[in-house]
Amino acid sequence: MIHIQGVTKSYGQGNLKTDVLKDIHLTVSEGEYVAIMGPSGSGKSTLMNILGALDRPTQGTYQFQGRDLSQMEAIELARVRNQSIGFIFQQFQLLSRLTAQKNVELPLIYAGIRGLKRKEMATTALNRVGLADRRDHLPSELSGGQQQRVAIARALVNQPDLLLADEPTGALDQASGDNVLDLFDGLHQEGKTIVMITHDSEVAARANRRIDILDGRIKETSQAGGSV
Ligand SMILES: Nc1ncnc2c1ncn2[C@@H]1O[C@H](COP(=O)(O)OP(=O)(O)OP(=O)(O)O)[C@@H](O)[C@H]1O
Repeated sequence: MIHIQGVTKSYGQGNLKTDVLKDIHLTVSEGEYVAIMGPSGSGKSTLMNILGALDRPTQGTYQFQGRDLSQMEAIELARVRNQSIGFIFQQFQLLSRLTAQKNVELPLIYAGIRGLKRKEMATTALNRVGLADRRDHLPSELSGGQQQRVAIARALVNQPDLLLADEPTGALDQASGDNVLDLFDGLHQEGKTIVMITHDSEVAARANRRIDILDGRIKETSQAGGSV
């Protein structure tokens, strides 16, 4: 599904040029559950932005589902994101004035899905994360763990092929974090491809495969049940 070859990402020019990612090679197959670990500033978010079609590499190629995203125009990248990738963030990124239901419906509005169908799809996604009974609540009326589950429902509602999660448990207490990771386990068992950034090795251990990134370079660690 993901095939990254020789990817470098640089910022600045001339003397100020910094290579944040350095000659990255990475393949992720459909159905894998991968954790990307690394210290602050190592390049995790930069790699995530490229994986999520939010940014393009300076050099190298990124093939996603057989299509080369490294040369794609911004408008096409946006289409790939909308149709094929679900994003989950540390701080949930829900819109505070919209109910859980409306937050989950947002990606469907962008995708042009209307009326009853949109409502049904959002309800199914909220059911999947166990929050159908909270659909009319605002984010401020939900706990952090519940807000993250709404965000997961929003990420799932388009039935994306890839879920990208950036520190999904970073703002949660242990129990709510475990709950989110249990949800990921279930999604993985259903065949969803998941790539998760974390700096917590216990969280990373929940994935099947762990990739360490240090100073812009990848080092892969074998994990029980995982593939190298
Ligand atoms: N737009 C930018 N312009 C210049 N430098 C940048 C830019 N974005 C990121 N960087 C630099 O790239 C390096 C890697 O940043 P990145 O955010 O990918 O790290 P990270 O591993 O996600 O860190 P954290 O865990 O703290 O979020 C950092 O040194 C950062 O300062």
